[in-house]
Amino acid sequence: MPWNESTRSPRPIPSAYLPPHLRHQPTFTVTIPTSLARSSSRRGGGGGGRGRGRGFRGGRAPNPPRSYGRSRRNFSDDDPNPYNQKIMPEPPFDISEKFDELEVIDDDPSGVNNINAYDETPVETSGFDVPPPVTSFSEIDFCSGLSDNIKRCQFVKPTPIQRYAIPVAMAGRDLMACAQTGSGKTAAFCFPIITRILRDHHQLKSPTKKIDRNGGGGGFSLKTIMACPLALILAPTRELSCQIHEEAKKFSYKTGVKVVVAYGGAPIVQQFRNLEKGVDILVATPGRLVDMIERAKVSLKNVKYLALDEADRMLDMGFEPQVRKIVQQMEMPPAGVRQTMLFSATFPIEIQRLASDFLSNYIFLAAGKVGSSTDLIAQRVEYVHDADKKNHLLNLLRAQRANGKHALTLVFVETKKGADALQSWLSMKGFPSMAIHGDKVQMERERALKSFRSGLTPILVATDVAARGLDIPHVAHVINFDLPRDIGDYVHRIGRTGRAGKPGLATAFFSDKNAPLAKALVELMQEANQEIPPWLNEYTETSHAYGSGGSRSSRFSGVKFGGHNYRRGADNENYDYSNQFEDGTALESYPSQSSPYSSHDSRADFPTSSRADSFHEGFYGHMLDHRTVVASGWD
Ligand SMILES: Nc1ncnc2c1ncn2[C@@H]1O[C@H](COP(=O)(O)OP(=O)(O)OP(=O)(O)O)[C@@H](O)[C@H]1O
Repeated sequence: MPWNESTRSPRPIPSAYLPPHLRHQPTFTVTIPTSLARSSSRRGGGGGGRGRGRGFRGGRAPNPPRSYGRSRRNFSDDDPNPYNQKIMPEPPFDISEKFDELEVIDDDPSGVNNINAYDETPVETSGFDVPPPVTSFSEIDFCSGLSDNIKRCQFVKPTPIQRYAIPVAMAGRDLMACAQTGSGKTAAFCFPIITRILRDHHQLKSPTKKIDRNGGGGGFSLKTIMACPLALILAPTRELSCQIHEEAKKFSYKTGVKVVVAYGGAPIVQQFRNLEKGVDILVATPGRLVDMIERAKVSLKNVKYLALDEADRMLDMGFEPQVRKIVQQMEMPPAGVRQTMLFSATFPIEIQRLASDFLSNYIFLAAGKVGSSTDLIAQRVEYVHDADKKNHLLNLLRAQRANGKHALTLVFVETKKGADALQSWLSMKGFPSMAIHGDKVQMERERALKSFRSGLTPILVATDVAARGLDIPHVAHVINFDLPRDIGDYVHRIGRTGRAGKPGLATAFFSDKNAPLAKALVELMQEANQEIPPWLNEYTETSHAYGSGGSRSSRFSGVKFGGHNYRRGADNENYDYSNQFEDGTALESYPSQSSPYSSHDSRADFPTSSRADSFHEGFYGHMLDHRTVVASGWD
């Protein structure tokens, strides 16, 4: 069962749940709010997409169940109203997150996304005959079912990437799209796919055309019981696949479009059963998909729409062979016949070049600067010796709790073992936490995310498995306990906060071993109008331009993220690509890990200039004060 599928069930939550590891610790008390009713009503009972307050306002008054699930009825795959029949107003999507058990710091009392925050984002386009952008959803010829669902989600207007990408995708063009974390890329590829499938369905229903039940119209082949989806969405992690699946189901609610998910770590037989009920859109992780294809349970021969979310990760070393196999060697129609859409917040130049293998006459879009982070996230970098990190973290968490509330805090560490160790230590110290990483069984991963999402366990210690794509409402603070080696990973990690136009806070613990990242970090922070601690600037002198210390995950980890379209300037396929950075330095030449800097003081080096700051100055004022003392463990 996918982790967020369980959120559908109306199982009651114990009113004073304590994680098992905390049950015998008298020092830790969970704050049971007296404001339970206030908390629920404040969210309007129809929280909408993953708790961001996008209930279906208007229509019948909702009466949400006391669960943090969405109603199974709302998301039935066996919808009785196929192919875009007239839809009567329905109750809201009941997918509000519940924070009834804890008082959490809520950055969003209104519950409404602040998409206007992206209004000033510049969008760069390249390619031939780029379809013009729209300014509203009503300008786009969606089917009425999808339009109703967009309203239900309370998406009042499109984000910049949606304004540009949706018309391109609706015109059937291939697309490489880059936009900041949390700015609505999922809808940008889901809306066109759903619309175009509905149009396909209409054509197939027409009396002049005969449905080829062996795969001519999506669904599955009767002869072979082989699922033949019309659209394939690939994502790098199980959790992200589940999330996209939930989103796509929400968008295709009552349209008749069937969305199925396939991912590893969960029983394959159940997933086969889901596929046998019919599938138009298959959301999958590459490994499980290859397995299913090799067992002849899925055929890609009918795929007309292919989307790669986190496309740079999918084409990175870890996934590229599998993705190449899926796209080029498993019967999928070739580029030019199918439509291909690649989306990510980061697109290193070399990955852009590689990606063009999968595309035909594509349009490139960049909302904001490629690989940049949003200035909605206030970024702090603090120098902390490795030996002091745990205490430093504890102090930050204590400071956050100073007003009696918990902030949802995501703590990134480098290793799985490190995640477990830090989580146990935090629990021992009385901080309700769970860990998520690749060595956990899927049920544990799901439980950890669910518990974090709900606010029951407001601290999640994670490896990069949680770095990309996850849209968890109300994450107030991302702490890079261990900085990643790759600046792209940093962008994705901090992007778990400051989403959908809301402000967020990210704190990084920097030590000498992170020196290779300094230059890229400084550039990124400058682009996002963050104030750079002077001591960090000094590290850049020995830090590689745009680089990182080399990454386990990225063969192109040193390639500049802050660039643009690799076709820029040439705007054609004949560009002479040398194996170089834009500044002319060769790939893979990283600086020494050692650093001459050993006696800096981070005190008082805190940014004040980003637009997220006014929020955080008030919200985390206690933390700002705190930061003036916590990083003082210097020689
Ligand atoms: N037009 C819109 N109006 C209001 N909210 C929106 C709109 N589009 C998307 N959202 C919401 O914004 C949030 C972030 O969207 P999404 O997860 O698609 O971002 P993303 O760009 O894919 O992020 P990431 O790069 O981290 O994967 C979601 O909660 C989504 O429901």
